Amino acid sequence: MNRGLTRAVIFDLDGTLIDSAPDIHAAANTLMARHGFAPFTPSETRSFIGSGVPHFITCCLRARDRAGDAALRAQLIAEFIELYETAVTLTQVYPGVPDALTALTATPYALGLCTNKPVMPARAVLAHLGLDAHFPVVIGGDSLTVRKPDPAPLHAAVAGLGARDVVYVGDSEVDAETAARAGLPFALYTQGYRKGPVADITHDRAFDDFAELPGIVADLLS
Ligand SMILES: O=C(O)COP(=O)(O)O
Ligand SMILES: [Mg+2]
Repeated sequence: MNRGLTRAVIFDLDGTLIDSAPDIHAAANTLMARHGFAPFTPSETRSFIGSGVPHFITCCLRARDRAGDAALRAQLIAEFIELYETAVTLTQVYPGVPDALTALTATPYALGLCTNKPVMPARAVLAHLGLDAHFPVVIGGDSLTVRKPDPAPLHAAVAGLGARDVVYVGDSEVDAETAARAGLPFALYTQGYRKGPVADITHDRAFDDFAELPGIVADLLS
């Protein structure tokens, strides 16, 4: 257990540790078919990920000209969350992630998770992939009344770990803004679901291979 360490690394989940877009895509298209809407392409689905389930469903409905239907939106949010909890079989861990987590834990740093994915599906996919033991603290998109880019979930993850010197690691514009608003250094994983070029995203370090991460964290916390 990592509690008691003052140095920590906190991770985003979707597009950072795991390529979960195929499962999210399948769940979205199950939902679309159920309600008589045309399916989305994988890249359309990927472009909807990063700001949590309510935003994801808003994007789905906007793409089908039904964004104004509040009752349908509420219904789809509830149904999507239910589908989400078993949507784990198509998800893959990005290359080098297990070794990087093991190396960081051994350093030792405390590890935490701060994602906009709801906590139940986040925990389900972490357990399915055998990564759950690394993360004593998991803050999800439904843990607080606000979600990223509000800094409060990241502050909650830091407080949960009892850490003082922290790096946040994420893949998106939302994560960069969250880290900046929380006043924490940010390492950008470039192989996830960002919307624009790396140069347009504020970051302290960028990396495309998890083998680089332990060195980056050591630099940022030195
Ligand atoms: O659920 C989402 O939209 C994104 O999740 P993330 O914060 O782990 O990238
Ligand atoms: Mg992400």
